[in-house]
Amino acid sequence: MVHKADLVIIGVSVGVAVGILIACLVFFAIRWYKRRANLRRCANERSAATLPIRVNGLGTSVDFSASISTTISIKEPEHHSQGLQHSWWGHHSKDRFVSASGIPRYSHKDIQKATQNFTTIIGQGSFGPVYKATMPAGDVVAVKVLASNSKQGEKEFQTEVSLLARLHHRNLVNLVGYCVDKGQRMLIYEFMSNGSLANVLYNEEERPLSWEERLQIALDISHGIEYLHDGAVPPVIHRDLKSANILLDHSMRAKVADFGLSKEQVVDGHNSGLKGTYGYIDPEYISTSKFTTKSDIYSFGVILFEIITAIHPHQNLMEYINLAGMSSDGVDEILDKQIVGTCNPEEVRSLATVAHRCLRRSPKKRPSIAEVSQAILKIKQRHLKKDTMSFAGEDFSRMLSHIEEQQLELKNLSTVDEEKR
Ligand SMILES: Nc1ncnc2c1ncn2[C@@H]1O[C@H](COP(=O)(O)OP(=O)(O)OP(=O)(O)O)[C@@H](O)[C@H]1O
Repeated sequence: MVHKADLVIIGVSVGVAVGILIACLVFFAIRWYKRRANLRRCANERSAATLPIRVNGLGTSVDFSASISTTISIKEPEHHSQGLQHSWWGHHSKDRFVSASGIPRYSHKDIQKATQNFTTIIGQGSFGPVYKATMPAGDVVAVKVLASNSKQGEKEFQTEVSLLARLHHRNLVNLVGYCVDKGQRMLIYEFMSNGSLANVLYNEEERPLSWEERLQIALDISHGIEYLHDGAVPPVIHRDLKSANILLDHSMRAKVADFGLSKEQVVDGHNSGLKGTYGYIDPEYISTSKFTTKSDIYSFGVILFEIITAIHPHQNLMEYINLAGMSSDGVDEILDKQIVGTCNPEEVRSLATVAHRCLRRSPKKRPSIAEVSQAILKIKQRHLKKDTMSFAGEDFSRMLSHIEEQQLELKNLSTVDEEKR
């Protein structure tokens, strides 16, 4: 005979066991569901990274703004600015995660906080305002808020972010994060404390750049473009090289900005179908609509002349260049007044020769960016050699006068000695 109490114990035990079983089932079901959701998200991101991206007519270079679709492979970055990314990532936020490209994504709230509610504006470009932002770890960055009227979808935007994030070079303004939230898209870049080359050249309140700084800036830009044309796989054509897109860091070293973001030129309120900025656009591109790496070389030629003359392309720079091109030392006439007498005219003429080659009408006759880099490097090396030679000369003359002084002192001593005897 089974006791009533035993029945109760058995009933309770079975009830507890069934309860535990159900709890376990629910727990594993939730875990399975979460893992599946995670896998699906990763798969989505991975497929976004290989989504059709647009390449130009050559079929080799990345052009973030043309319209033919294809899938291409991207080489891993040479060196990530990981320090920055890690410190940001270290500050855990449930809104933020590292996307497939390895670049942190931020929430609107994160950026709102970092920009003190979007009050720290530092510039305004055609894409929208740019803000200075201090991230939780103390990293200072620049946040470019893109106009919200774009028809580009979120996935497409993330694909472009993945592509931009894979381009890393010390002469490029590197992308260090992004935000796509609340209908807004933002790109987060390393902060360049000395602003744009255009501002330094044309703002009278700025200290004029020395010749040495100008040579270094020219070489830095050249190396940045060289990475885009020859180092990146597939090659990247900038399409909007101009002094406003060259940014300077705390020690006046230059980096190329805005690669992959070129926009259409608006002429008389209408889209012209041309990408780039008036004054820098390759005339051959205007007539053929074919944009190649040599079109970037043309724009770089204009920038080189800006560095030499501090004349903006919108202030008849081309006319001055043509006048200067009439004689071998013509550039002396258009050299920036602020550096006249402080630089070697031979070096200025050599840089002007390089710039002239970049501006040749026929793209084929323009040098490649590797050739330009080599030529500028040679001028810089010559400059440094001359500096050391003149320093050596200075040292030598100082030594001579020292010897003369010593001889005079000895002579005086000997005459005193003779007088004593
Ligand atoms: N990474 C950065 N660090 C510091 N300042 C920046 C940075 N990026 C942009 N800026 C500032 O914001 C300004 C606007 O930049 P943006 O790239 O949006 O426009 P732009 O290149 O001047 O013009 P456009 O958009 O017509 O090409 C720059 O001139 C510069 O002063």
